[in-house]
Amino acid sequence: MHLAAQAGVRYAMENPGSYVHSNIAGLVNLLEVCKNANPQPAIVWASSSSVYGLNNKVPFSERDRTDQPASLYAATKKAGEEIAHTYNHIYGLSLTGLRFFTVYGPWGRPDMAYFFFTRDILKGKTIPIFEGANHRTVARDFTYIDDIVKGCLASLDTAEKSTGSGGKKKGPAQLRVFNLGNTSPVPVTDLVTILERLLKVKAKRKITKLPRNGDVQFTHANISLAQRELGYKPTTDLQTGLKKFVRWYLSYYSGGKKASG
Ligand SMILES: O=C(O)[C@H]1O[C@H](OP(=O)(O)OP(=O)(O)OC[C@H]2O[C@@H](n3ccc(=O)[nH]c3=O)[C@H](O)[C@@H]2O)[C@H](O)[C@@H](O)[C@H]1O
Repeated sequence: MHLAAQAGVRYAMENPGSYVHSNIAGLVNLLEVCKNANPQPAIVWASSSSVYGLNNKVPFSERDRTDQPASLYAATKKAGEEIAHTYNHIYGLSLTGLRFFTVYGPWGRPDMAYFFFTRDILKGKTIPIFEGANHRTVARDFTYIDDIVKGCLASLDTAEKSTGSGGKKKGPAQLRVFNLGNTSPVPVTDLVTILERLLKVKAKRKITKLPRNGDVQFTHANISLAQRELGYKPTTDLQTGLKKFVRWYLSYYSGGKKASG
């Protein structure tokens, strides 16, 4: 399971090299080692919903176009999917890419909106909430970490063996891509309302135009393929997931850094 990456859509404009280094060079390094191994391992790795980019056909299906990335981050994840195709084709590596949709929860990433909104609401700091052109709502298919973990484990359980060894292909191998989302997009303004209720603090909201730095207006996963092939079935709505996150956050940052999970 390969989850190491430079993540985040907006940071790609500040440090583009780190995305090329981790998401492209890092992936190729890993695949080089795997292809030469004997036996070759099967690999499950993290792609991203951001590969759908400017695609506006919703919900996003694995068959939809992914050739219009809106950020360098998305472009490096898309490149990863093409690189996976190459290593599968030439060396018989079994590869599964998982397109994660805005994953959140305890022990999450502090650079993500739900996380720093929580921090800034508690500090009384103003939070910028993006809206699209003509005041259109920005929404995400926020997906809770425990549901994602189940999808990851099911991908590992159903991964077929690689067919090559020692750098030589011996037959066709499995090549898969799955959406792992929640299938229930929620406007970012609703996310903030839920946080306000859970934190019992009113947020200082500043509605701002969606910057042209890679953010897309809307994500929504079609998960029928993952449902069929992996038995993937997310069960956590945003309200329930954020409740668990806030409980963890308050416990983790209340001095002793002891998280109850
Ligand atoms: O699924 C993915 O493919 C990606 O998911 C995540 O990206 P995003 O969906 O963009 O999450 P995140 O930054 O938390 O912004 C959430 C929402 O808040 C809005 N947003 C954000 C910042 C802000 O200041 N204001 C705001 O309204 C913003 O417009 C957005 O609507 C991962 O970071 C990324 O690694 C990748 O895996």
